[in-house]
Amino acid sequence: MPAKYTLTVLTDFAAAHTLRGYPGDCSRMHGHNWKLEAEVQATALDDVGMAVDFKVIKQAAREIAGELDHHYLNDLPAFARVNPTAEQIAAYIYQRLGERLNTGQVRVSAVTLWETERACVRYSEEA
Ligand SMILES: Nc1nc2c(c(=O)[nH]1)N=C([C@H](O)[C@H](O)COP(=O)(O)OP(=O)(O)OP(=O)(O)O)CN2
Ligand SMILES: [Zn+2]
Repeated sequence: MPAKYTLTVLTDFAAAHTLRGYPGDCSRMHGHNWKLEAEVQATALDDVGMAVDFKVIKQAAREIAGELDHHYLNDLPAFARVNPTAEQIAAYIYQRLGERLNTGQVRVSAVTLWETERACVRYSEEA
């Protein structure tokens, strides 16, 4: 079996959202301190012995999180028609991170988004 390295970087952002159509309190505007885990996989190491520099993953994750930070997510184009649930925010971040980080040997493999200290969603497109 080929070697596989899985790297995870953590970042966070604070944002507000409203869940349209939700049968409960979350249909009113409220906020969360979201915790984002960006997971990247690689099958080879570079000459320095790194799959990919953590700094590179951190920079991409922080930039994407920064675009959400201190925003009302429903106002952003990505969530104008799509409810900003944890699932759909995680999928959005996964796509954006992939655009930034995916190369021949490096792939974004999952995004885990913690909405509260007790609840998270892990989004992946792997079988
Ligand atoms: N599958 C999902 N379920 C829920 C989502 C979601 O994005 N995906 N979102 C919410 C709301 O955003 C809500 O703010 C979360 O609140 P809740 O789970 O009630 O968390 P609390 O910690 O405030 O509540 P406790 O009941 O005290 O744990 C809801 N569900
Ligand atoms: Zn919420």
